[in-house]
Amino acid sequence: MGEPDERGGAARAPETPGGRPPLFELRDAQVRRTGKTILSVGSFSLAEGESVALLGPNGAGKSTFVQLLTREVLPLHRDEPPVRFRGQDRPALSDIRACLGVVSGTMHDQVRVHLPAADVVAGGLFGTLGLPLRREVTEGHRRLAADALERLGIADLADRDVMTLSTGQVRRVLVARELVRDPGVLVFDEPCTGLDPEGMYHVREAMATLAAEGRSVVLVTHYPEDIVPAIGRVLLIGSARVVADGPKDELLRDDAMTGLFGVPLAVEERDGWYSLRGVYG
Ligand SMILES: Nc1ncnc2c1ncn2[C@@H]1O[C@H](COP(=O)(O)OP(=O)(O)OP(=O)(O)O)[C@@H](O)[C@H]1O
Repeated sequence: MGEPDERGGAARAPETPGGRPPLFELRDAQVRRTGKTILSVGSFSLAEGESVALLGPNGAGKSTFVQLLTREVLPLHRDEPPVRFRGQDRPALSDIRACLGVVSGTMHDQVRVHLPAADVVAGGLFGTLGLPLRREVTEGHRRLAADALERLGIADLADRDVMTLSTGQVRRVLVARELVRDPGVLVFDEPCTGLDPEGMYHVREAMATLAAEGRSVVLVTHYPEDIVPAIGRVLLIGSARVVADGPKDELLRDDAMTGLFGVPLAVEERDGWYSLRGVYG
């Protein structure tokens, strides 16, 4: 696990803290589609408990990067395996999925059934949207779901039909649905897309809490505003490659953001939170 730095962020951890291999490791990983390289990563390693944000413009390769880690996308073959999970080059997919929770806007689109929020959360224990028909749902399962809702500050929504909730509330229910399995790693893929300031506030608050607890949070975003204080490391992804990898106070700067997004931008920081604005005229 990464040692917290003085700002509360997770500093880049040594390669093998306590002799353990990194959680994820990429070496000379390339992904090609329709004859074109859509992502090329020279070297990347994420320690257990370390958090990172992948920041870059549309189409840069951020989701492809995450899908390499989760093995939804495979790199070009090399004699030396380009992707390792906890030191293994051929991990069982079930092992990766067991330690991983993913929250994305795409999942949000699947919430089209009338179910109580608590059932949606408990479904996370079984990999189903609601409670499974052929499995016994115990009091223990229900308690885990109630705890997850409580931790996200939405215990009062437990009995509400998810179809009647606001976008921001559903997003938090989906975070609870991943949290219910107590995964060591949480992937947030553009978690604030489509949310109003209240929804963003709560989703960012949830990310901040989870990262500060020592879980690995892997965040994919277009906006520095999403990079909560507990995420200390940033990868800038542009044009199918990692442009920079380092502490966020070194990378979230006017020149780096202007170069990454290709328009004049200025960064402001306050109490460990960052914001980006356009520079006009
Ligand atoms: N199956 C595919 N075939 C062809 N091109 C693809 C395929 N999948 C992804 N791409 C291209 O690869 C590039 C990287 O895609 P990716 O989704 O990783 O970008 P991203 O940084 O996550 O973008 P966004 O911020 O818009 O979600 C894009 O140009 C995309 O069009």
